[in-house]
Amino acid sequence: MAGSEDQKFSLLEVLNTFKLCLTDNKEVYIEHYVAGWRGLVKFLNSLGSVFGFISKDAATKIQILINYLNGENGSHYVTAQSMVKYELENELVDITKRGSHPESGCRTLLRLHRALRWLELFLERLRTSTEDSKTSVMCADAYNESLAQHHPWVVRKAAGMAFCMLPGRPAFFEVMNVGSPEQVVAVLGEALPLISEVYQITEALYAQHNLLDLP
Ligand SMILES: CCCCCCCC/C=C\CCCCCCCC(=O)N[C@@H](COP(=O)(O)O)[C@H](O)/C=C/CCCCCCCCCCCCC
Repeated sequence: MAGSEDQKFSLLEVLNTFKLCLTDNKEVYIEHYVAGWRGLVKFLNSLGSVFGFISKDAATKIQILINYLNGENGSHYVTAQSMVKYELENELVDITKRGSHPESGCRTLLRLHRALRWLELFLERLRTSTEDSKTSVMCADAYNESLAQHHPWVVRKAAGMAFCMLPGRPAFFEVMNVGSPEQVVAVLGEALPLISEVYQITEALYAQHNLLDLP
């Protein structure tokens, strides 16, 4: 299960990262957004290799954004808002079908953004769950309500099989490294509004520019 010490997941750490995500004027910092996802991928890795195909896809997308951020045009990738403006103004986004910009920042962030909705729904289910609730069912329900509609059959099938391998609620809470189940619930209650706000702001940005269906 758990990897080396520096790979240990801390829900509080991830929460703090999402706290840093918004600028004073409510733009989304890409640096902190991807750092939040990095923390979550760490958690996913600690659950075992059956989730490898999911964490690999997330890690690839995180790395694409980090490369933009650290690249020569990095100043345009500080926030999601500046990235959208820059990529659209410079025609760096494939809008209707995949073409010469298959890994634009906009489409890459959109994939993680959709996954953030899954996360929000899953965490809300976890927060309100009871001791005998099944993590696999909560995860699948959250997935079917969000990400699944963007995935082909084969991905949905593989994801569904992976969900069945999730540990039960007590073990799941343990890996979160927060403390008692009551403490986990409290931390989730604190984290959810932050995650939700970041999601809503990004959703509004993409909707405003008609980017919600990028190929
Ligand atoms: C607070 C702790 C509790 C929650 C911890 C959650 C940890 C989750 C960590 C990472 C989640 C992975 C995010 C996956 C991003 C998927 C992006 C995506 O949709 N990619 C697909 C489309 O990409 P393109 O082909 O267009 O480039 C791609 O096809 C996906 C492939 C992999 C399958 C993705 C299945 C996603 C299931 C999400 C649930 C993860 C289950 C985690 C269980 C705790």
